[in-house]
Parts: sequence; structure tokens; C-alpha cells
Amino acid sequence: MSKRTLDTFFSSTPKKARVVGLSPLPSLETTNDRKYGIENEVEATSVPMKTTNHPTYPWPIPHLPRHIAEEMELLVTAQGTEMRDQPDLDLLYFQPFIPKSIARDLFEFLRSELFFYRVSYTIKRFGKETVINTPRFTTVFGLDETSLFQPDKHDANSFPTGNASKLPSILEASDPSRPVRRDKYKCKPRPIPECLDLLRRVTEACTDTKYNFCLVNYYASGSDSISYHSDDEYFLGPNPAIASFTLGARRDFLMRHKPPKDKGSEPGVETNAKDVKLSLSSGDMVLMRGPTQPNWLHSIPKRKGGEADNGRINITLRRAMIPAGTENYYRYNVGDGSVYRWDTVRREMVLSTKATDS
Ligand SMILES: O=C(O)CCC(=O)C(=O)O
Ligand SMILES: [Fe+2]
Repeated sequence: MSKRTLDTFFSSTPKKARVVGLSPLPSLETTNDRKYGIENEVEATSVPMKTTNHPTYPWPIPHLPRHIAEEMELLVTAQGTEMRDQPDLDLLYFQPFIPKSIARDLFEFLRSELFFYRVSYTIKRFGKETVINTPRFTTVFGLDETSLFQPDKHDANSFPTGNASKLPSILEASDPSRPVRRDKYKCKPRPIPECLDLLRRVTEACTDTKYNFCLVNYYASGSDSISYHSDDEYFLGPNPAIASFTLGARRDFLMRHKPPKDKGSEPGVETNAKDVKLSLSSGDMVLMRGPTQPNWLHSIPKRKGGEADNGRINITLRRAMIPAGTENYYRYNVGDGSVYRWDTVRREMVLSTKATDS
């Protein structure tokens, strides 16, 4: 089958590729192309780099370099392999979704340009307040289904900038002429930057599913991890579909069936479900859908040595239905701590001197 772009995917007469969301000026992304892979573009030093900005961002996030964006546009017909060989399991596994030709540059770009957090929070465990230090870097963008960001009047890809205490409006999705009540959100939601929104749009086309949140994890080494959990919170609605991408180092992704309710027996015993282990490599995407989240747990366990220490980015796309989802995601993925940025010389995440003004 010939490759189709997002544009042609939705129209009956295939047109020449016009990259959705990319600047019509051919020279705008050359600065980034030189930094993240392509060396031989035309010089365009006087043209500013295109970015997404918003008062909640610690710094503007550049659009994707053109060579990455153009490849991504071609992915709308990517085909995954179904995995439904265990009870209650429904996975669509793309090996890869993002081709190797751009996976490395996309990884380097996102690691360098996004802002990250190392979130701590307290929970009550056995009646005692316990501090949990999230064992990975996180960041999040998006807004639940009940609201919309007010785009900039002149450019649908940017948002009014200015003083964070005077945030631009978030609008009621049911009546976009109306800003939301001041107390609708305690957190300060952040729009999905264009560089991640292109991935969101392409994934929507491939998976026939809508997403309004983009969560990003950075596992700096094999000591970073995520413990067994399921993403089946009530604010995602029943049987939520979650698209989960890997960039950078290969890591094991483990899945196990939840123990049958009220029986107190070992996992898998009554369902005959076997544990699942996927070795996720750069560019892979796993779509978890149907009964998977209510019935299965997943994790990225700690690992000693090997390529894990080169760093891995995970991106998940999800759809939150109500404001409780927005509050939850910002609390656990941004929190109220300091912002980190990748230091290209030290080759590690460092505390940024730029204070978050959100
Ligand atoms: O890093 C991964 O592959 C999994 C991340 C995950 O499960 C999550 O963020 O909920
Ligand atoms: Fe998860």
C-alpha cells in the first residue's frame, strides 16, 4: 500500500503531502534540523525557530525538525499485531510505530527540549504518612474532555503568553464562548505542544481513538522504574485505550493479570493467565485497550547495567473524561517541585535555573 499522510487519510483524492501543523515556510525548522540530525539544510539564520509557548511553560518548546515531522506524517497507516492470547488481554503491538530512521533524533529532541519533574507526594500507608519519591522524571500536557484551551487568535498552534497569574482562558467544551469558572481547576493545565500533538494526531488516525492527554516519563537509568499498576481510573471511563511509546533504551515491560476479586489467591491462578513480558525497543508502541486495564497490571522494573543507563522516554496518550483526571495528572506528573532540563554537556538532567512560574 502506498504511504498516506494525515491529510490524505481524511480526503478521498490523495493530495501532495502538506505537513499538518508545520510552518508553510520551508526554512523555519532548519535550526532544529541541524541540531537533531540533518546537517545539509539551507542556512536560514534570520528566521526565528517556531515554538509552542504558554504562560504555564517554563520555556517555549520548539516544533519538530522538519525531517522528523515529515516522516511522522507518513505513519497514519501503521499496522500493529494483535495480542489477545490471554484472558482479558487486548493489545495492539507496533514493532515499531516510529521508524528507526527518526526514533533516535526524536528521542534526543524530546529529551533536550521538554521540561521534567521529579515528583514527591505523601500517602497514608498503614495509618502513617509516607513520602513517595517518583522513581523517574515526568511531565504532562492536556486537558480533559469538558474543557478547551483558548488558542491564540493568530496561530492555532500557539497560546497567549504573558503573566502566569493572568492565565489565558480555558473554555467550556459545551459552550466555547464561555470561560470556565475560576475554581474549575486547582492545577494549571498545559496545552500539548505541537511536537507531541503531531504524534497524538497520527496515533488517533491509526488507532481510531481520541486522546486529550500526553504523559511523558524519562527513565534516566536502570534505577528508574514504574511499579505494577493499571491505568483504569474512573476519570478515564470504562475500558480506556492507552497508547504507550518507547524511545531510546530498550526496557522490559511486564504485565500480570490482577488477582481475582475477594478470593485472596495468587495472581493468574484462577484465570489461567500467564505473565506477559515485552522487550520494548526504540520506536515501539503498545496500545492497551478493551478489558486490559481493568484486568491487568503493568510495570517497568528496575534493571542493572546494560543500555537502560542510556535513558528511555515513554510517552502515553490517554483520554480523560472529567476534571478529576486533569487534577490527578498534574498533581502526580508536575507537582509543585523544581523543573529539570537535559544538560547536553553533562549528559544528565539538571535542576533548571529558570523557575516555573506556574
Ligand atoms: O514506561 C512505560 O512503558 C509505562 C509507563 C506507564 O505505565 C505509565 O506511565 O502509566
Ligand atoms: Fe501505566
